[in-house]
Amino acid sequence: MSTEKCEGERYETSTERLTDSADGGGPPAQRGITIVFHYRDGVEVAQLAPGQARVVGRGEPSDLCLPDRTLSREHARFSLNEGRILVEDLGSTNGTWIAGTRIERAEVALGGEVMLGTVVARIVVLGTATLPLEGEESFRARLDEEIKRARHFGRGFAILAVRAPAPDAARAPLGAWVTGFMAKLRTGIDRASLYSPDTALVLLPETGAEAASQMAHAVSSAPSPGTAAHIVGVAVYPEAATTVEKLIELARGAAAGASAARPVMAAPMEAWTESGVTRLHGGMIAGAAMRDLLDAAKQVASSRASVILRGETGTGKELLARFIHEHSLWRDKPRVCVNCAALPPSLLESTLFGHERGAFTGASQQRGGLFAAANDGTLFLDEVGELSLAAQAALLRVLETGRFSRVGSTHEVEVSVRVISATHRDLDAMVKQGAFREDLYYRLSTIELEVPPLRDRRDEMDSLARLFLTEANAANGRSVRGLSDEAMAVLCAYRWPGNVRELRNVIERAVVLARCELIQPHDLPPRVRAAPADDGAQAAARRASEPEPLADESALGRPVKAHVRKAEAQVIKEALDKVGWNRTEAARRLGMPIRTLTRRIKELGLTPPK
Ligand SMILES: Nc1ncnc2c1ncn2[C@@H]1O[C@H](COP(=O)(O)OP(=O)(O)OP(=O)(O)O)[C@@H](O)[C@H]1O
Repeated sequence: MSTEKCEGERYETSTERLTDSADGGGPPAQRGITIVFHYRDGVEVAQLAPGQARVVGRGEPSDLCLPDRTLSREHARFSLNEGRILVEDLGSTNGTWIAGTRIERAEVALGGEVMLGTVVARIVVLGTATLPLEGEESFRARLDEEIKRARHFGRGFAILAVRAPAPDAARAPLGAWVTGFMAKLRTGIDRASLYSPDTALVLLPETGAEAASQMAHAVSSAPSPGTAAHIVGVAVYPEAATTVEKLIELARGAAAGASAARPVMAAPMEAWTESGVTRLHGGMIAGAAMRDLLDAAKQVASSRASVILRGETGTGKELLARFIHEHSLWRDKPRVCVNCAALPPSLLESTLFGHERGAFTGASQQRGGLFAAANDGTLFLDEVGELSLAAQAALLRVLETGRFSRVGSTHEVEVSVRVISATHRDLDAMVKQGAFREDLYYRLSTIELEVPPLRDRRDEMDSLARLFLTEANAANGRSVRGLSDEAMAVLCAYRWPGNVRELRNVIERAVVLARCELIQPHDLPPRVRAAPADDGAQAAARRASEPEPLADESALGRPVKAHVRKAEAQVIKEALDKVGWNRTEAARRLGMPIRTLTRRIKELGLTPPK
């Protein structure tokens, strides 16, 4: 290490000085420098323009505040004057150090390192004025904004995790590898930030999976012949994930799986998670409550035991029945569904068990029936509570013996069918009233699964609304881009007696009615906008749902903001209450970084129940 002292103290570390030709700019005196701070929990970047001074410390009034306990409130001042980079200690407790020596005031060269407590500050020249490397916090804030934008407009974006080409590259001057790939990004559009000394994150707005892959290959390609390629992991919103944390984790995970031979890897895209909400194959959305249910469903899927699904109408019982079948060992066998309420009692028996030719008027040919059709597979009996007592007796018989006879025949047919039934009726009460056979009830309900109503699954609301919006656009030849915050808040405040089915219908109607690119509250049906008197959030939602005169912008914003705030408080509080105010778990369920959750709890004035 060459350490040179001059005029007070001047230090230069062993890292190479960046030549002007290496990054294409003028000397630092003319274009400024970048200081990259590595502290225990992250990386922060500060730009220093010629003639400028910046104070770094743990808190205000420092210009750059880093949450590191080894820093003093105002720890050190960096300045760039006449091409010289100066650092001054501001009487800090843990000192400012260069090359192992505590300094009060010293000049640092490009590529030099300064220690503030345990925080390492590296002096580099990075990028250009139009594409600077961003600090971690501002980069994450941009990602948050990008997610909101992507939700509104139904368009995706991608995150790249770019790793330094060689293990020791991170120790080389940062600019050497970062500027190499940053030159390939779109100026003024893409954003980059250092995640760790050897990994940078890049945000590619408005970029789908294919374009992201092309960009990743461009970023990965070796900056010059004979040099190693960058390793790049790609995570695409919303296909791979829909939260900042998850996207970063997936992009980094993909980069970890890449190698020099295969330098670009993409995170899998078959499922995405948002606020802990998963979108499964077949378009099923599952938030925290549904996931617990699906875990239970998976466990019982491959037993032949009868399953009864209970829950209000439209909660997704039929979808759950399909899920169970698809997770069973006989997923390749038939899955047959019948809605018992939709069949006239006179036809029910022949529909289930088939009939012989001529068994009754109109029976012009033999039919096998649904039990036979579902042989070796699954029969889903929806609305089983609607079966007549005669049909209940016939059903009980086949469940007990595994045999049945077609109507008009004495010949018995043997079947192996897994029965899943569903009802929104209170079967216990029906048994007590004699309207449902107790023995059949026990046969059907070896395993009982309860599907929660939509009002208890508010974490799914956003994903469900977007799913139905996409489907409604496709079905109606429309291109509505999303829901306004106000419309979303109205949806969140409604009780949804018709559950997911009602939400699907409401969104379809709104897509057809929408006059703007975003669905507005007035595109929603009056019953959804109407609020019961005791529900403050709904009252606010209703106010927000009225189109506002555009006279006074501040007046327009107020009720909307108040409402959104209230609805947000309600959602956060519900999540916290559900997990006994365990913030980590609540943050996971809400899909929020814990820091954001903690901040919002404070800002919204939420307190745990006494
Ligand atoms: N978790 C979900 N993700 C996506 N779509 C869902 C979900 N749950 C329900 N749906 C949709 O909501 C509608 C109603 O679902 P489903 O028919 O499964 O409800 P159900 O409880 O069986 O209703 P019913 O009791 O009235 O028969 C369907 O269009 C279904 O695709």
